[in-house]
Amino acid sequence: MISTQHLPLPNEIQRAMDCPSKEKEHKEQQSECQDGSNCPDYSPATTESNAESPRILKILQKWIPSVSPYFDKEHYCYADHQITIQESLDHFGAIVWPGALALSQYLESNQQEINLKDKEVLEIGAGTGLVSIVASILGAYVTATDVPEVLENLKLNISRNTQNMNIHQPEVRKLVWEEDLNEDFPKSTHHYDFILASDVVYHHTSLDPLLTTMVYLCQPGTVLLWANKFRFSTDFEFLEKLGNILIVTLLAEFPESNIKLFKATVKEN
Ligand SMILES: C[S@@+](CC[C@H](N)C(=O)[O-])C[C@H]1O[C@@H](n2cnc3c(N)ncnc32)[C@H](O)[C@@H]1O
Repeated sequence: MISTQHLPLPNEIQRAMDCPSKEKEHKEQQSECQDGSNCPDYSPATTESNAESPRILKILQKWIPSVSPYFDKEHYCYADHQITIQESLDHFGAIVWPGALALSQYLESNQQEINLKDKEVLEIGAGTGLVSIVASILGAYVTATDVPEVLENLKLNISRNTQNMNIHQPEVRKLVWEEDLNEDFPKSTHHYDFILASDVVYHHTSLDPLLTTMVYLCQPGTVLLWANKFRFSTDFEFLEKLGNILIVTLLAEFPESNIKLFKATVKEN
């Protein structure tokens, strides 16, 4: 059995600034983009509140704090790469959740135990794509999935952070839990080494479809890595149900943030 690790979550701002390969580039970008106007990558959030009026846009550009020219983007650093994530407040899946930080950190810090190099990896409920991007940088063949509403932002983040890199280019696909699994992800041709999931369990009505999906995707040899911030009694009920079907082991805990990371595999007959 793998021993449980107690890990602090990183200070993301410091991690982004410490990122060795990007520190210089980041500083150059900051001076170029100080007023938001010359920044090649500058694109304001497309929410109605600030997309509709050029005047409001102008005010927002002036208001942008000088430490970060991207008021709608977050910077992270994993596996020596700066990762820039575009967020939006209009969907749960367009924000980086704490489970994604925990899972990304775990994958980065435990590359020997969880070797993703050339492995087939599928992420469910990928959201902004941070975990999928980290898995790709660590060498995996990644398929990032989510509901249709989230796919555009997911694709944008994934392509911005992986294109022109010497890695397997990730794929983005629709996967609504429990829907069309046999048609879209037939077991005969879709065997994954790892299924990744972060903060997919919270107070929503699709917990049973999620459980069915996790169990469906876990074939012999598949490892499910699921990081979650535990908030509700239903989160623990979900864990219990999963443990009744798969072998579930606690891999790591992030006590300050109440996040637990589990590994699950199929039971042998
Ligand atoms: C709390 S967010 C977590 C996002 C990301 N994994 C993270 O940790 O930052 C939950 C994610 O699950 C996705 N989701 C919710 N219900 C879903 C469903 N029925 N089928 C597929 N994905 C779903 C949401 O679109 C969202 O991306």
